[in-house]
Amino acid sequence: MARPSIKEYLASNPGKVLVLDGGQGTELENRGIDVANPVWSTVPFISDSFWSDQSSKDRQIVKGMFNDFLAAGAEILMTTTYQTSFKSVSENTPIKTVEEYNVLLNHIVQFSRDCIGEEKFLIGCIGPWGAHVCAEFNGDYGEHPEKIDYYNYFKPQLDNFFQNDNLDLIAFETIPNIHELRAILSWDESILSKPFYIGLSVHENGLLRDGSTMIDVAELIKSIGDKINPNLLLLGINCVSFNHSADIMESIHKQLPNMPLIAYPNSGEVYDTVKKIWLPNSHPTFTWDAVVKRYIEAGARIIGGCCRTSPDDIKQITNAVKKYSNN
Ligand SMILES: C[S+](C)CC[C@H](N)C(=O)O
Ligand SMILES: N[C@@H](CCS)C(=O)O
Ligand SMILES: [Zn+2]
Repeated sequence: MARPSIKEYLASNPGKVLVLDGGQGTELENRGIDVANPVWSTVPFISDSFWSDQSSKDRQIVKGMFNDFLAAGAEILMTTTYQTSFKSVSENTPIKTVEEYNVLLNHIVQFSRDCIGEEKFLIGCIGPWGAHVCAEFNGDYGEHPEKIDYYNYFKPQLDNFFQNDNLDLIAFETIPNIHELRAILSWDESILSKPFYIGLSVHENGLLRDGSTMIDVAELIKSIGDKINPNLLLLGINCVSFNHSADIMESIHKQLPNMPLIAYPNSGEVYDTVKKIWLPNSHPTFTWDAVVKRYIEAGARIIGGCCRTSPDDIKQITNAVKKYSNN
């Protein structure tokens, strides 16, 4: 294999900060794909022509997105599988069986690998349970979030991703609820059998979207002690407001000073979950240069962008990472 294991790579290059790609779903939307759909950015992959017609427009758009993130300096990129859980796919597309679902995931992962080549790291992206009910920005998991069977929800995607050698790292992204976090952290190496990270969905006020504090999050992790799954490589934040992201990273670092972190905020715009559009919010107060410096000082090992960040943002992140890390 052209790539080292990401775990060994991060351990043996302690000064290295990897540049991640940007917001894929929103970038596809910018390029003309209508993702206002129950499976969101999975939508181009559902059509047969994406796979049968090499010149399909959507195929060129997805390829173009990967090319532009690579040209901007991304060294680790994601599969566009945020809302590709078996539940979302089987309830909203013609794909109904686990066999058909596995074919879809295998195709998407192989296509993504082909787009980025063998040298770059590839992350298998998994959105939170709340993605299928649009609860990733309010953390509202109903009356009994502790009773949700998170494992069964994730299992088909996990089973597929954990056996696919094209994937170097698995992402549990935009996790807004502490019960879901607790569930993921309870799964040992027999379930999460290769490197993974957890990206938390944190409000501008610094609380997990369900109202839990970063102290609660840290206490949860500390309570697991040395029983923590050794495949948990990083904890961090994604799709949080750009303006607040450095403060949030610093608060996590303060609570968990030895935890390697990951940060990829959104643009600061706010998602309207009904109309599935992004609404203006605060304008960026800082530059990427300023926030990347603070992320690195807070222990970030992977930095990129989430929704509404583009290849131009990644270019700025690349420049700042060069400036402030010992790459
Ligand atoms: C990260 S959000 C923009 C993903 C889309 C959302 N779960 C939806 O279904 O509209
Ligand atoms: N990895 C996903 C995150 C959505 S919050 C994307 O970039 O579209
Ligand atoms: Zn996002």
